Parts: sequence; C-alpha cells; structure tokens
Amino acid sequence: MKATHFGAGNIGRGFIGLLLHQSGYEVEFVDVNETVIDEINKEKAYRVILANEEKQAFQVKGVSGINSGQAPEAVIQAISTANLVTTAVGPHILKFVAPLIAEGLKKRMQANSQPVNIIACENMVGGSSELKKHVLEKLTADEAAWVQEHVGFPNSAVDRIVPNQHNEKLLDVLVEPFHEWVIDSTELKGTKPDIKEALFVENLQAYIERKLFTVNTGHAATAYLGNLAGHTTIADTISDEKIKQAVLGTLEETGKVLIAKYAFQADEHQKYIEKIIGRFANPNIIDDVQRVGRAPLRKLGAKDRLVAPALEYMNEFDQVPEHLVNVIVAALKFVSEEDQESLTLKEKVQEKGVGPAFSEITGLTLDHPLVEKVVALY
Ligand SMILES: NC(=O)c1ccc[n+]([C@@H]2O[C@H](COP(=O)([O-])OP(=O)(O)OC[C@H]3O[C@@H](n4cnc5c(N)ncnc54)[C@H](O)[C@@H]3O)[C@@H](O)[C@H]2O)c1
Ligand SMILES: O=P(O)(O)OC[C@@H](O)[C@@H](O)[C@H](O)[C@H](O)CO
Repeated sequence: MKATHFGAGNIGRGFIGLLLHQSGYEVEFVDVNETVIDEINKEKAYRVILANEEKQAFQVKGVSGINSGQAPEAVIQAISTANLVTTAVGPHILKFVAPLIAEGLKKRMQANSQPVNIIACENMVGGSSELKKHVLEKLTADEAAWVQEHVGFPNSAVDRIVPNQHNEKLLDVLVEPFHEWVIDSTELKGTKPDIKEALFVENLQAYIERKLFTVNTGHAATAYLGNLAGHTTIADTISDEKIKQAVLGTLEETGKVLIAKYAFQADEHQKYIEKIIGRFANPNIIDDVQRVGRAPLRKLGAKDRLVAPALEYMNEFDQVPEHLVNVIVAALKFVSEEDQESLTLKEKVQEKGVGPAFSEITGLTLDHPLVEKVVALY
C-alpha cells in the first residue's frame, strides 16, 4: 500500500507519516522544502521520539520524497496510483496543492478506477471539504463527476502537539505522547483505509469542534496571553497561575457552548480540559508561544478557535464571553517578526484602528456587540 502525503513538516512526519508507516503504508512525502525532501531521499528513514521521561523512539522506514516545485509530474504520477492521499500543509495552503491533486486525479481517471480517499489533516473545520472544492474547480464537468464517484474527501481532526524541532538529525521529530486522529466515515469511498489507531466516526463535527474549541482555543489563549506577559514557551506560561486561570475561564466558556451543542457530559468535558492543560505543561516539550500564536489573521477568522465559539456563546447565552474577548484582544496585539500575518495585522490595526481591522478580519459589522466589546477592552 502506498500513501502520498503533502507536507513533510512537524505533524506530517511526527504524526501522519508515523501512523501510516505503522499501518503498513509506504509513505511518499510531497513538499516544497528542498532540504527536507533531499534528506528524506538520502536517509529513507527518520525517528519519531516521544517527549516523556523514557524518550521512546519509533523508526519510520522506507519513506521517499518528491519536491513538488521541481517535479510536479512525479506528484501527478504518485496520486494516480496512491492508495491514500493525506495533507498537513496548513489551511491556507490547501488551495495551492489542489491543482496538482486535480492533475493527479485526471491521470488516475485514465488508468485506475480504484476509489481513493484524500484526507486533509489541518486545524480547521471541513478541511477535506475545502480541498475538494478547490480540486473540483480545476476539473471539467465530466472529470468532476468521475471524482465525485471515485474519490472520498472525508474530513478529519488531528491532535498531537508537535513543536518546532531542534534535533541533531534534521528529520527526527520530538512529539508529545498523546495523539488522536478522527476521520469522518460517512464520506469514505471504497473500503475503509486501514489506519491503526485512527478512529472512524459518523459525527465528526462534534469531535472536530471539541478539539478545535478546547485544545486549540486553550493553546491560543495560552500563547497570546503568555506573549503579552513576556513568557516565551507554553509550559512556562501555563505555570503562571494568573494566566492558567484565564485559560481555564476561556475553556469554561467554550465548554458551555460545546456541552449545549453536543450534549457532552459536563464532568467528562472537565476531565478533557484538565488533561489538555497537563499536555500544555509537559516539561519535556519546548513549544514557543510564537509557534502556537502563528498566523493570527487565520486564528481570528470568524470560523476559527476564538471568534466562532465567542459568537456561538453570545447566541446561546445572550451574553458576551469575557474571557474569550480578553484572548481576542491579546491576539490582536500579537507581533512576531517571523510571522508575516502578525506584521500585516499590526499594520492593519495601526492604519485602520482596531474596530475596523477586527471587523474586516471577521466580517462582523462595526456595531456588532462582539466588535464593540473587543474595541472597548483593547
Ligand atoms: N504541529 C502541531 O502540533 C499540529 C497538530 C495538529 C495539526 N496541525 C496542523 O497541521 C498542519 C501543518 O502544521 P505543522 O505544524 O506540521 O506545520 P509545518 O510548517 O511544520 O509543516 C507544513 C509543511 O508544509 C509544507 N508546505 C508548504 N507549502 C506546501 C506546498 N505547496 N506543497 C507541499 N508542501 C507544502 C512546508 O514546507 C512544511 O514542511 C497545519 O494545518 C496545522 O494546524 C499541527
Ligand atoms: O497549527 P495551528 O497554527 O492551527 O495551531 C497551533 C497549535 O495550537 C497546534 O498546532 C497544536 O499544537 C495542535 O493542534 C495540537 O493538536
């Protein structure tokens, strides 16, 4: 079995590549990073090391790489024969990988009628659906009809903290021990892919929202509040009791939304929150607030981890969620010289003022109560 995976970065190598290898797939990584692809083709293997006391290591063997910038034909060929296609490139990159995937499916249509599933493993609701939309835009009506019949785009939720890497060997990846990969079984085509430890569910929306609005909202809150307070890592920030209480307050607000929407048990959800706070505190991981806070324009989007639960909270409880507003304000103040989105955000706020900037980013009107509250606190 062969899997073609787009994005040989932290989660690509440290989670998806590992699980696919352990499930018997030969993994072919596609990336635009020449150094990483060259190293994959030279070493043909790498290690995933667990960030715990034991530092247990797993070998991922038999891997290969394709530089999509230099060898697009090889990517098209790979997709035409793959048994599974996955991505972990970042939500905004999906539209850039879609044209090659579309070309690969066109080639597949000529010679291979085996159904295939394409799974986007990104931190967003509906990642595979969005990728599908971009792919279909590149096809004629006949090609699109073939894809609708033979290609599944099941959405998924992936959870494993993989920080930026500082290992001796370029390809090695240090990852937290916890991991969860949940896949929407209702959108699969053909036989269910054999992926060890992946959970196939019919109610993915509940899983993805629980993950995004708890792990990622909590992570973003820790990063933005930590950054404002002068902390550099997530573990340091969460050991600051005042910030920990603010993060817990934020997760109480998103928890109320999730419990109301999906009827989760309140005590079970509380345990889920506590486990996540424990993951943030892992002393064996150095995770920069700069990584976790990256791309603040995306994270402030109306469907993302801060504004989406804030709006749902207001709809459900007719009140402004004070903790979420506080985190949104901290996000609006996030600046990192290495993060282009944060520099654009800074410029936007300076040029237009915080209200118009936030309104433009979220699509909310200037007189929306959330915008007014954010402006007042800012
Ligand atoms: N790191 C984590 O803890 C984590 C956990 C769960 C989900 N995610 C999600 O996984 C995705 C990737 O995150 P990451 O942390 O691995 O980031 P990363 O930057 O480490 O990896 C992204 C990779 O995609 C590659 N890439 C960029 N443009 C490309 C293109 N056009 N074609 C092919 N490859 C391209 C980059 O070169 C890089 O190697 C994001 O959506 C993120 O939200 C990350
Ligand atoms: O990847 P992002 O930028 O959407 O979010 C940053 C982190 O919160 C994220 O990468 C987490 O580490 C991950 O989602 C844990 O499963």
